[in-house]
Amino acid sequence: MGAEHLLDLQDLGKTYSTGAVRARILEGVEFTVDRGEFVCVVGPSGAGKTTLLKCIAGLTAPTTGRTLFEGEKVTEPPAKLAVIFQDYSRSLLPWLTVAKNIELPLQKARFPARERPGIIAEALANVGLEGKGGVYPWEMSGGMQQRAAIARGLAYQPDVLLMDEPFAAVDAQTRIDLEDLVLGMSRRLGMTVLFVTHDIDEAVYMADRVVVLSGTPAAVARDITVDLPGERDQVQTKNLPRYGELRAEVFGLIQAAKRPAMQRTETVPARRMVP
Ligand SMILES: Nc1ncnc2c1ncn2[C@@H]1O[C@H](COP(=O)(O)OP(=O)(O)OP(=O)(O)O)[C@@H](O)[C@H]1O
Repeated sequence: MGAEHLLDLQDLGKTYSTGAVRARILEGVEFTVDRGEFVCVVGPSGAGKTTLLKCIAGLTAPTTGRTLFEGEKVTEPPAKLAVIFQDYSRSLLPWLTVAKNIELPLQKARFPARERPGIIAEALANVGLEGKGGVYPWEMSGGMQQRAAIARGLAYQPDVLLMDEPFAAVDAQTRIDLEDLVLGMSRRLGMTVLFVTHDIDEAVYMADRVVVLSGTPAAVARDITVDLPGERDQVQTKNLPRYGELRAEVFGLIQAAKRPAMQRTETVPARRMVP
């Protein structure tokens, strides 16, 4: 029997300890993501969004709770999960062509060599980079590099794509193009996407659901269903009264979260010396 949810976060908490200082970043985070859903996580800067994504991806261990991916507890990065980070300039290897960059994870996942050129060509076509396999990352614009990074994530056909502020480093026009590219791709391929952003407009525009993180330490303040028409359009969707209402709701939650809250760090007292 398949798992009820593709991702299931249960009572997830994370505390970083640096010397005697303990910083509680996340506490009791709970939500689910179902197959085919596009879920955005928003929260104030520094709330712990990247930390949450790293816990889900198995890149860092949570202090409490767990993430289930297809019903299995995540203890290391699952093979069928891809992560796209914000910093594309550090995620692509500059000494390899785009095609070779895309091929690396395919080799690791043992895709047969004869199938790889077709998979690479299809991934490049999906992000509008047809025929660019022979180009080096440093010969491309920032937006093209991020599209190449997305193609690499897509190529090995993950069950879920985790994206951490993937468009934060590109200019505003490229950002709009990439939003529509990822949205179109996710609909066409029936992909499941968990997308972390601090941009409220981006979250409401792209998501089926917006999970708002707030509090100190952060937990889920609200899990909002985005009841906008499935087909999104940068002008029409953003002109809908419902879009404005949803945007205002998320904005209000994030503003409330920014108000001074409980201190999240504590100093652990040094053990009394026993004479
Ligand atoms: N490895 C670490 N060790 C100690 N503290 C850390 C570590 N990683 C992150 N932090 C702290 O945890 C807090 C949350 O960081 P995180 O990057 O998860 O937040 P964020 O919401 O993604 O931030 P932003 O919106 O600025 O990208 C920050 O105060 C950060 O300094």
